[in-house]
Amino acid sequence: MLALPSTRLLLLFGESLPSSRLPNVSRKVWGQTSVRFVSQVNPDNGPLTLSSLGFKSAFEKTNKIKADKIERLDVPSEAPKSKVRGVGSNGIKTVKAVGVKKSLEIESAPFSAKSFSELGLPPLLLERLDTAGFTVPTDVQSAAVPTILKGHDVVIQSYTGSGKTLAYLLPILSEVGPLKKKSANGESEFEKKKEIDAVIVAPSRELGMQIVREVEKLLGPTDKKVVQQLVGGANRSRQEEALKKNKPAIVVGTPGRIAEISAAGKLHTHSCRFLVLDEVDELLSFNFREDMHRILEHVGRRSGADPRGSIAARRTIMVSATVPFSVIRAARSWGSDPLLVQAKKVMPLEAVSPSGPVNILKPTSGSDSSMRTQAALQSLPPALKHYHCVAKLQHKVDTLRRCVHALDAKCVIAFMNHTKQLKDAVFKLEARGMVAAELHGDLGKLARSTTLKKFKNGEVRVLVTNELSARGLDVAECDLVVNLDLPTDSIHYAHRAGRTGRLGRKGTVVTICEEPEVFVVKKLQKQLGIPIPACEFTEGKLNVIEED
Ligand SMILES: Nc1ncnc2c1ncn2[C@@H]1O[C@H](COP(=O)(O)OP(=O)(O)OP(=O)(O)O)[C@@H](O)[C@H]1O
Repeated sequence: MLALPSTRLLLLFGESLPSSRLPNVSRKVWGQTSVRFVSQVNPDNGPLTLSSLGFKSAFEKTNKIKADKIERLDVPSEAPKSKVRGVGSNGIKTVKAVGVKKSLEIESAPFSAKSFSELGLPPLLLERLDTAGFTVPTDVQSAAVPTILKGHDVVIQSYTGSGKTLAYLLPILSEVGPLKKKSANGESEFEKKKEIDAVIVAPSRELGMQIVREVEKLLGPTDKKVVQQLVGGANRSRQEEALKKNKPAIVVGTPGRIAEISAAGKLHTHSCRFLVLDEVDELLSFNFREDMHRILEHVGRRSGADPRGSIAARRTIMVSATVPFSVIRAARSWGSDPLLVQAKKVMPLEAVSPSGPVNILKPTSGSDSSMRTQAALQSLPPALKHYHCVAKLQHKVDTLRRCVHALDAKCVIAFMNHTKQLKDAVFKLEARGMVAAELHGDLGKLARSTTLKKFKNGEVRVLVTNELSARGLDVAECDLVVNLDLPTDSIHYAHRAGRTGRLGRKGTVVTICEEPEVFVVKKLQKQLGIPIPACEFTEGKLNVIEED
């Protein structure tokens, strides 16, 4: 666990995060050069705006808060303990101190009853998992690994921080590269060839780099060149040279760079056996459309398509915590008998209908926007606690500071929507003695990675960032996520919130909003199926406000 100075706070702005980590800790970071709300422009789904999600001003009127019914949540040692009540994920339940966090306890670890050895993985890979500190698979890994090993195309949906990356990496490494299963004659015949065996696509370069690090961790130092990153922002000719020289079996990259190098004839993926689309709902958004089209057409041969000579069909693996029905539709058309894999359930995609039994995919009406809304259900770790706090615009940063103190949060990610305001927030926090840093697309590559390193090392307590960090960042120690600006919709809320409470750890999400925005929080609460009670921070404590 990182030792974080108690006075430091770090806010992240949708940028790139480095991935050095503890044994079981990875970090996802976004490294685009500007703030982008990708899903807002997906023509398949319609624009994702508050109105498209059905937010109505009438909602505003329905929620009256009774300020006189305040219940104290935080119990600093010097505070009187009477009247103090904790808030469980389903409402007020237990007596405990929310604000006195010394370490990140694991509350509902998503670990499966199975062991890695039961999943049909090769012995060498099992050894490497052990060396890397992965001892028990998570539920989604237990469900996904055997399914992919059987040759199915899959859509993997499981909540943020539940281990989806290894869920697809393990079957790939079982069949590709030096750790793969031995052949009938007992030899593990890995030989370098010109063709790529697996292509993993991620929507940001930091996420791509993080996946590379996860693969390298398992490959070990001698074989780490079996994987190569092809991400934007880095020198393209060097990447092409490395492809030629190292002949990697696995490439991981961003859509633009993969498509570019492929179009230049420098990436040979015709006989590729695995195509992974990580954060698939974002990859299928309008912004990536052309590049993704090229990738889907040129990477391997999709199952069900006309056979090209003796080339075996690729397995297409689509992954996200949020899977709208548009992804299910796409997956059906690209795969042959594709399956939906969730933590404890595997079912044919054909059985998933807009009015079907899968919660995450079940829309309340037939529109694509409502289907997207429904996709946010089941995307949140169950141990997370959610609150909202009303504050005037000019007091938001101060409220954030009081929130951090009240919860004694050590590793904080604060989300905002605009770079200028984000910078101002960092300035204000620093001026009040809280170590904060900004992370956003206007920063150079070096500045971004330095900031991230500092955040990981505990030199920065609050990372202020924007939407681009919402999906990628994996910091096990992150104990608090704060929305200083409202997310665009429930899907964005879910991904932001998912930066804390990773792998069953405790985490708190606080949305600081203005009074006229409370109806949006109420709507999010309904769409996500979670309580987001009102709270305030007084006398160094988080106080939950009971509603009428
Ligand atoms: N079996 C395991 N044992 C211990 N740690 C694990 C295991 N599987 C994954 N992890 C760790 O858990 C963390 C979260 O995993 P990962 O990033 O794959 O989650 P995710 O489901 O992809 O999250 P998100 O939806 O936010 O992208 C990572 O630090 C990863 O290294």
